[in-house]
Amino acid sequence: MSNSPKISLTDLHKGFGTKKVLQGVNLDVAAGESVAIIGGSGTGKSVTLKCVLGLLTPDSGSVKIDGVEMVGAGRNAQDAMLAKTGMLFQGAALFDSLPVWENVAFGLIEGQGTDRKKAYDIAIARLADVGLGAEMADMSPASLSGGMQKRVGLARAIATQPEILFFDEPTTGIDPIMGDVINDLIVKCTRELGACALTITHDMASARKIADRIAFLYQGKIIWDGPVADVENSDNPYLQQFISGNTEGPLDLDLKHL
Ligand SMILES: Nc1ncnc2c1ncn2[C@@H]1O[C@H](COP(=O)(O)OP(=O)(O)OP(=O)(O)O)[C@@H](O)[C@H]1O
Repeated sequence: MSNSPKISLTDLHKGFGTKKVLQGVNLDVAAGESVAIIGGSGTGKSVTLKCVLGLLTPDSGSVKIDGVEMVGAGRNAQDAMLAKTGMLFQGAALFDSLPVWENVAFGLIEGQGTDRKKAYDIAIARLADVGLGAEMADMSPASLSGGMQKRVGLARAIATQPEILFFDEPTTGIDPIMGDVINDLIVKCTRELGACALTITHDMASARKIADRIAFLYQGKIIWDGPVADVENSDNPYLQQFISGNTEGPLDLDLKHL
C-alpha cells in the first residue's frame, strides 16, 4: 500500500446528458509530488477535481487515494480521505460569519475536535506561515483583499497538516504580482508539509512554478504528461499552442469545427 500513488485516476469517464466531458482520464500523483492539470476553459479540469473529491460520481473508472477506491465508497471512507486532504478553493470560500482565525481553525475544531485555545494558537502559526500577522485573527474575511483571502484560504488548507493538497485555480481573481506571492507560498507550504499536491489551472505561469509535473487535459483525456522542464520542448502541437497562447493552431482548428 505504501508504494501506491497518493492519487490514482484510471480510465475516468464523466458526461452530462449527451455531453462527454471526461473520456478516459489516467493520472497518478506520487507522495511528495506536485502535479498541475492544465487545459483550456471547459475542458473538464473542475469536473476531474470534483470526481477526485467525491463531489461528482464518475460514470466509470477509478479514483484511488492511497490505494483505496473512492468511487462508490461509503461515507466513512470518504471522511477518512477528506481528513488527510486540504483544499484551497478558487474564490477562497471563507465563511464571512467567522473571524479569520476561526476560518483557519475550522477543520481543526469541527473535523478533529481540537479545543479552541489550541486551535487558535495553531491558526496564528499557520497565518504566520502565509505571511499574515496575529492582528488579522479577529478580522472578518469580507474586509480583506482578494490576495489576503487567498492567503487565509491557504492557511486553512494546511491547518490540519494534510498529506494531500488540492489547489483549484489558485491565481484566478488576483493580480499577477499577488498571484506570484500565492504561488511561492503554495510551494513553500507544500514542501514544508511534504504533501503531494494536485492543482487545476489554466495559468501556465502558476503551473510552471507550483508543479513538478504537468498534465495537459484536452478533449476528455490527458494527452501530454511530463516534467515541467519538458513542456517547452514538447512536440505536442496542442500543448505548444496552449502554452504559447497562439490563436492559430490545432486548438483553433478544432474550435472552428464545433
Ligand atoms: N453539473 C454539470 N452539469 C452539466 N454540465 C456540466 C456540469 N459541470 C460541468 N459541466 C460541463 O462540463 C464541461 C467542463 O467543465 P469544467 O468546469 O470542468 O471545465 P474547466 O476545464 O474547469 O473550465 P474553466 O477553466 O473554465 O473552469 C463544461 O462544458 C461544463 O459546462
